[in-house]
Amino acid sequence: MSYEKELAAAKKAVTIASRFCQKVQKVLLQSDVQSKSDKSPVTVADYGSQALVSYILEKELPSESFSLVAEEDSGDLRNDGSQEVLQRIRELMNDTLVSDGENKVLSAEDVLTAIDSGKSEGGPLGRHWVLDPIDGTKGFVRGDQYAIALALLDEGKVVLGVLGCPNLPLASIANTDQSSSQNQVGCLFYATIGSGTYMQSLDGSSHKKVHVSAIENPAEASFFESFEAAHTTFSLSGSIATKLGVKAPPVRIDSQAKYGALSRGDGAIYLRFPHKGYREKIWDHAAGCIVVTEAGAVVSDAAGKPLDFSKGKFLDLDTGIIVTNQKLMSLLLKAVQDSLREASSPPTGPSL
Ligand SMILES: Nc1ncnc2c1ncn2[C@@H]1O[C@H](COP(=O)(O)OS(=O)(=O)O)[C@@H](OP(=O)(O)O)[C@H]1O
Ligand SMILES: [Mg+2]
Ligand SMILES: [Mg+2]
Ligand SMILES: [Mg+2]
Repeated sequence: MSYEKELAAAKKAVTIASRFCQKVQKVLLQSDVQSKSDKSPVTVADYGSQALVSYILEKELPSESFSLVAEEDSGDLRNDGSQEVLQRIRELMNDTLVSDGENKVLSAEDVLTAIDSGKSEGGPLGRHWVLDPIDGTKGFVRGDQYAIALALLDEGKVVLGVLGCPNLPLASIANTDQSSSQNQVGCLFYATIGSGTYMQSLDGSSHKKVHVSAIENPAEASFFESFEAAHTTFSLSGSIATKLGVKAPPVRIDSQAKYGALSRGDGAIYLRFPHKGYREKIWDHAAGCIVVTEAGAVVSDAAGKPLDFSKGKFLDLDTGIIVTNQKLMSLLLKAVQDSLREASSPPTGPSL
């Protein structure tokens, strides 16, 4: 199965949503940012991006029964107090659709319906699209990195992923040379199962196959982790890096842009250890996982098991997520397990 028409539809949807998010990030107002019931931020761009991707996928793939598992829902937007926010999303979306040559003007109800197409639960049977309309909303609000992450599950396996990273430079972020040709930002990573990973500029002007770093000596590796201390345990990744002899300081960036950057070798390792009690969602990893795996990486939990996307909205995993190339994985896994053991039973001092 080549998933050719699904890939074309997914690239179109993510490209349009990425341009939309770029536009909104430039003019983001305080009133565009709300708080969800779990206190995490959501913006007009999260809702608009989800509605755009869902609208475009359904339009481009009309014959398929459509199932979408996505992060946002329209609950809060249906409150009386949210009418202004809803109108703003509608206007911003219609501006984007017009500039992309679409002639349909969406009503407020069309916007809510498109957002609510994302209510599927996923699972092991059939096909499900998986969407994070803005991954790294905190980064988006700060003006930093974020990603539009879209994947396709087929019988519980990720078979396609597209990752729009509107703020990621086209040149390696490991490269400190800031000459003007390297300042262009906006990347689209995409992969289908068995076919490798490609990166193109968001405007489509350049295109290439990408591969993860081939580094074998961990002392030469650099590692990525979350920007937000609330999303991962810096002390644990620090201890793992020390055991591996990693010399470079951690590279902290928001969102699945980390998977994209890793897929083209900007760094060699990604470490993610959420604090106790947090459950990872499939939309935070599905697209990134296939993008980096098809570029040659291994993605696993702290027990060395691959991620299982067939269990519904949540990933059922042991402690954290680690990613590196095939040569470094066994060393990394050992360092992770040693560090976890030490963290759970810290060495006792000398007895008096
Ligand atoms: N407590 C906690 N622990 C771990 N992860 C959490 C937590 N809270 C939220 N999230 C999810 O993290 C998503 C963003 O992850 P990042 O790796 O981008 O984090 S960071 O922004 O770099 O800090 C973020 O994605 P978005 O909500 O799409 O922005 C969340 O799904
Ligand atoms: Mg969120
Ligand atoms: Mg996310
Ligand atoms: Mg999100």
